[in-house]
Amino acid sequence: MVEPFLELDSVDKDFGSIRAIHDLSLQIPAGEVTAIIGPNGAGKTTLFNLLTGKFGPTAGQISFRGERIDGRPPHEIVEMGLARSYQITNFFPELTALENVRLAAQARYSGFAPQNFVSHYTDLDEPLEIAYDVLQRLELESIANEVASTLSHGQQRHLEIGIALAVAPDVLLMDEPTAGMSPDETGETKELIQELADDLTLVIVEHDMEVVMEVADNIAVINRGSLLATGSPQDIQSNEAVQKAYLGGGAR
Ligand SMILES: Nc1ncnc2c1ncn2[C@@H]1O[C@H](COP(=O)(O)OP(=O)(O)OP(=O)(O)O)[C@@H](O)[C@H]1O
Repeated sequence: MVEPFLELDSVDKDFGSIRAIHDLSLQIPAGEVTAIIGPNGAGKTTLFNLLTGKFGPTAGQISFRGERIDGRPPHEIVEMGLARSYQITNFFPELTALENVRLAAQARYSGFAPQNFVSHYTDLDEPLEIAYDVLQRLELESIANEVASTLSHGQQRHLEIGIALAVAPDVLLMDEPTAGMSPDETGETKELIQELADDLTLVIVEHDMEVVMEVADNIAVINRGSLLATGSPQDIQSNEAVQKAYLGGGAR
């Protein structure tokens, strides 16, 4: 039997009287690109927050390689191999690109708990080598020594991906990787996603349907907190319920 990889089983998430996620069961396969799409307010970000341990589910279970992850703190989930890059820029703006990635790489050695994250900052050479490798992979080596706040929006978003990659994850969760990007930056990001997909499992929340249709192997459509459909990009494009949800739901 194939072991389930990343799996949600009958998950609910309530915020007070709002049920943001309702009886959601979803299996995310290893080694593929899965896109989570849905109209505004459908629950996509909440789903990411559940997968990364920012929130615990109100009901149901979430497991990764057969082990429960719901109820674990975010740093333990990162340690297990699930990393996230953010929709909103999330780095130390006054540090250089290299220092930002090195800090994340260092957590591999010092542990992922927040209190360890910035300690022993210059102790090890390996994190520096990892950081250079990651920046090279992202084609950011030329701006390695530039302060993060001075980078272009596209470079900053790629730097965030680098910070997530530096912890050597098996699964990378990408929250709107092309948000706010120019057409050129979006094209570069699409290529980067395709390159990362060679050796990582990717889960992507993305509003740009052109990007989704090009990079995704599987798509899960969420509507009002529930799973509306899953399938290949072709299946989803021709799914009437999906079209209706988008027309009625005001998707961007
Ligand atoms: N921390 C929170 N507290 C209260 N309500 C929340 C919280 N986070 C999300 N919600 C509510 O849960 C529902 C789902 O929101 P969520 O942000 O997950 O949707 P989304 O699909 O990511 O939307 P978008 O595409 O606009 O980013 C919404 O009704 C939202 O208002």
